[in-house]
Amino acid sequence: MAPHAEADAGAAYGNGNSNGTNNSASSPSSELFTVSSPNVTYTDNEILSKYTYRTTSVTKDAAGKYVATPKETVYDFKVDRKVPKVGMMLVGWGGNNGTTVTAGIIANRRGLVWETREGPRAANYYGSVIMGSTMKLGTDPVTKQEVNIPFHDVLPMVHPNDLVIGGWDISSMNLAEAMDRAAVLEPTLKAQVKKELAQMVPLPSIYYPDFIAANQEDRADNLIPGNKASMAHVEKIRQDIRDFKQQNGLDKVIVQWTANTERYADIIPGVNDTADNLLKAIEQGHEEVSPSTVFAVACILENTPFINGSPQNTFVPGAIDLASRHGAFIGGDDFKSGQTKMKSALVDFLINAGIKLTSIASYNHLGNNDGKNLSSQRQFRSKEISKSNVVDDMVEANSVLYKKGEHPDHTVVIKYMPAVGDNKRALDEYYAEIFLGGHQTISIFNVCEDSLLASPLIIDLVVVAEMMTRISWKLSAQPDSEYKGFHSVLSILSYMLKAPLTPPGTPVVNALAKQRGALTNIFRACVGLEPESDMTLEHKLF
Ligand SMILES: NC(=O)c1ccc[n+]([C@@H]2O[C@H](COP(=O)([O-])OP(=O)(O)OC[C@H]3O[C@@H](n4cnc5c(N)ncnc54)[C@H](O)[C@@H]3O)[C@@H](O)[C@H]2O)c1
Ligand SMILES: O=P([O-])([O-])O[C@@H]1[C@@H](O)[C@H](O)[C@@H](O)[C@H](O)[C@@H]1O
Repeated sequence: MAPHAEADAGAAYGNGNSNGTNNSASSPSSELFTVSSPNVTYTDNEILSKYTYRTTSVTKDAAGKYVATPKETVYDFKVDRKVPKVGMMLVGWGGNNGTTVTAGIIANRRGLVWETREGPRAANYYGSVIMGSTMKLGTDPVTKQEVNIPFHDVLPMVHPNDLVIGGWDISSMNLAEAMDRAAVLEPTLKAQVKKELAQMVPLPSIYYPDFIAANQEDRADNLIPGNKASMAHVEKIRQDIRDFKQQNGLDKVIVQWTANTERYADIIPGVNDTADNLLKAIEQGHEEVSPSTVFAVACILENTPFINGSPQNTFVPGAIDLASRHGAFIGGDDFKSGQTKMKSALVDFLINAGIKLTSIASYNHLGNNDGKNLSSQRQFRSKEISKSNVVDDMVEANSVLYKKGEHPDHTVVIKYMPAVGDNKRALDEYYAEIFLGGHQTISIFNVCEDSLLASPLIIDLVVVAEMMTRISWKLSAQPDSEYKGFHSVLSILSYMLKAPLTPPGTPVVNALAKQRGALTNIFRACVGLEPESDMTLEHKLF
């Protein structure tokens, strides 16, 4: 079949039905709980809540002493309860992550079971914080026990089984052949999804050779003509999104970049520093505009959320400016799947335990195509940056251990070793000073099956980003004002990302527990619930 047969180009999957065996139905009527409060109102289509946000403002008095002043801001939140029909379009759909997440959603929707050497395995969403974890709803007043609910049930979120999937790739391989090329999944599982995946053919994509490793060229046989940015490329991608939406009867689409890591783009005044300059640079075919930035611009102009799962600086200042101008959602960067996820939890624990981390050595080798692309220095540099900055906030927050500007030694090494395929080996050493001149040395050997760790994050990013399109807010003190969306830069996604993109001028939080807390408590606030507190005073004051 012609690789781009119209009927198959970006062929979709999914029939809007979440009757998978391992997951709850997604219709609003299946909502697990209601909040009984004068501050929360349910209508057929909306959840309306009045939420008091309590913070502490810290200033310094004339003597240089801190003054902490409790503050309260009351917000009105509105949640659209209608779960829409959602499409997920992946850039790099034919890659290890793209094929794995597609096969995984099919397996879950059909409730597949397959034989392995360790016996039968059933489809699941392990590794997804939304589908695989819970949150504390509250406490049973009689039994005094915590009541925990599936994270997915705190708000009416889309169910991943219902996602309609499509996307682009510079490789023309259909998803079944690409799944074989990826060598991630068990043959007994592949055999059960092969037929569907064979019908899925990535749409042609844009390819500007200078942005990814030269060793990727042999894959590039599925191209939109033109090897540098143009408005024609922007418009073609926008049309692809509109066509996908129309062909599949979708209410909305979320686009994610899970294509190769690009080199960083130089930030050039007059080229990509403002929205207008970036649009002009694209019109003029400026060499410094990357494929990922072209996709971001196309999605922003199409008001389609765009998430960057790779470490390059897709969101040049002009792209952020454009997103803000259009009120379009963007998020990134770089899925946080294994070695760095562990680091962002372990460093948080050590430093908050008062242990002075003095060096972190992070080495890994892997043998997949991502590793092959990263074997090129300029692409590795993008990854080195995202993997290195993840401890900055935790170090800067502890002035007891670290003087201003002081930080642990930190090195990141990535080597390409084809033999291990997608099963990355991460070796880390954490070296710390402890009491009275002692040392603690923590050595970790962590085999990360990279695509099986990243695929659930792709799902979480889509589900959360889509949920954010159905949440709006206004200040209670301005009852006549219009509800509006969160800031265009979705920093709420940071738990899934190594180098969280935040609204300009706002701090970056990398500590994993804080990131999860932000996601949990913002969603709780949208149904009028207080932040999760571990104070449990009810168990201490009686
Ligand atoms: N654990 C993980 O797998 C993990 C974690 C963090 C980040 N990432 C990032 O996710 C990305 C994908 O990882 P992967 O293992 O799936 O890599 P992969 O190389 O298997 O897949 C990338 C795909 O993108 C395609 N591609 C390249 N340029 C393209 C373009 N301009 N348009 C469309 N398609 C294009 C390639 O043909 C390939 O099929 C990489 O950037 C990687 O660094 C992966
Ligand atoms: O998320 P994480 O395991 O820290 O980082 C991973 C790196 O260790 C790996 O080398 C790279 O190929 C993956 O894309 C991913 O970025």
